[in-house]
Amino acid sequence: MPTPPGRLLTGHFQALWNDGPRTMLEGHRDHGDHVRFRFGPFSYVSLRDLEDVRKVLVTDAQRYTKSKVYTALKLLLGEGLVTSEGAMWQRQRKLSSPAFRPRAVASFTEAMGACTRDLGERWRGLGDGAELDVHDEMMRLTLRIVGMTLVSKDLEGEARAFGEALSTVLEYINDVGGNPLASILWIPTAKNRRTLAARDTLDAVIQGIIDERRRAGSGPGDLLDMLMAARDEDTGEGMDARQLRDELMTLVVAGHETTSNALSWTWYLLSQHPEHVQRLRAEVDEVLGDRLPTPEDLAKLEHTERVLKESMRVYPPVWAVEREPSEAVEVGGYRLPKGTMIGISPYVLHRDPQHWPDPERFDPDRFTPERSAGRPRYAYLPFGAGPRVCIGAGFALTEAKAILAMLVRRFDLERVPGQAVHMEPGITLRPKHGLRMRLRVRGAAQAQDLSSVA
Ligand code: HEM
Repeated sequence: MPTPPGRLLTGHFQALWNDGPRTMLEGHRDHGDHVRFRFGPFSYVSLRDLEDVRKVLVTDAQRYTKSKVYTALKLLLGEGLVTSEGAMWQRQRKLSSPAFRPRAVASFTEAMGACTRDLGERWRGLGDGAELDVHDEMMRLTLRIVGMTLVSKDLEGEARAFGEALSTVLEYINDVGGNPLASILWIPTAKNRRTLAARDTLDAVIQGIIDERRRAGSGPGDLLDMLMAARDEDTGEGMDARQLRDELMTLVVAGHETTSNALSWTWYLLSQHPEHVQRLRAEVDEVLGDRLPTPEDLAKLEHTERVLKESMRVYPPVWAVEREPSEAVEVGGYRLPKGTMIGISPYVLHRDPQHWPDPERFDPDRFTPERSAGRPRYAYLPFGAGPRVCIGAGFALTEAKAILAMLVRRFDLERVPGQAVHMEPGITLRPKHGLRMRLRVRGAAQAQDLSSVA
């Protein structure tokens, strides 16, 4: 398989470490649809051919497991839906699915709108010209929404501590990546101690939610109730404490980190494309005005949806998914031994000029029905595909639309001059060092003019 030139011993380790998305993109640009990278003695095979993508993720999915890269994630998520395999995964997926069906997601719209309205009030209180870390703001908002919708708990108080602890643990996970030697947490280095303390903070929040519900006896029929009531069909046993913790941690983490990245990149892109801000506002004014959105409103916000889709094309929050075959397989005419790491990168697929002309250009109209017609199914993959496709895709789109629509109407977010924004690709694709922006409260300037006249 074509292999770009790399270092003699470490191969492409450094290049992938420093900038994985770019390294993979350039590898495919120069070598075609199948590219082999090397980490020392290991191979990492990146696929861009859409037939191969379909085979690995969808039609032959049972021949693959998630790869070693997910091992580090288990430090935080244990054996939850994202990281588990086989019968356990199947059972948990079946059990969690009802909470993500379209009707359930529609019932969350009000809470999503209410949390966004609260954030808007807080922003207004900060005043015109205030400087914000928009990424931090989006993380806190999406965490609060996950809390309110999936476990009926307002995590507002915990949000900052939880967010900080989560950043510490994710930073660690991103650092160790797929390197099993690096994940030796018991060595008492300062970084390891900090990571373990942060994990304890996260555990305490999750355990607190579970204990509170146990004491209450029953809840409002939310996801947590479903998980607690679930019984194994054969043994009649419920989930033990550890399993419940892993599942809840998974949904809380997977359910807000990704969506907040999608929103942060959207604000960043919009700050460079005022014409789309105008179009968004025109649509929101017409459909929504000042009301909290209903599911019917959200269905009408077509340009808003296109902006979000295009933002996830340019900056896919999960920029690569990985698998490894549990037996030798043949892909694209190449034989891959059992255990080969296989990468499928939405970042790469979304920049394939064959399906996305002028791929670096932000152009939400790519997603109009006319221009989408004929585009192959797997050319766009922000939520993955096949049996392990994101369970929360509908939830995420509903939420992101509600948030974007409500905030864009009331605020402008301007880039702070001189701030360079870079990608930080780990398990997710985040803006490195956050995203500092200046808040402009719409109508504030006019209001000030009027008061000076008065
Ligand atoms: C813009 C937001 C989101 C993006 C881009 C995203 C992306 C993804 C992707 C690409 C996968 C597949 C990973 C793989 O195949 O290896 C995935 C899986 C998953 N996502 Fe999301 N996700 C988002 C939001 C959410 C939300 C809101 C939730 C829950 C509330 C969620 C929960 C999960 C879970 C539990 C899985 C594992 C599913 C399984 O393996 O059965 N995600 N997500």
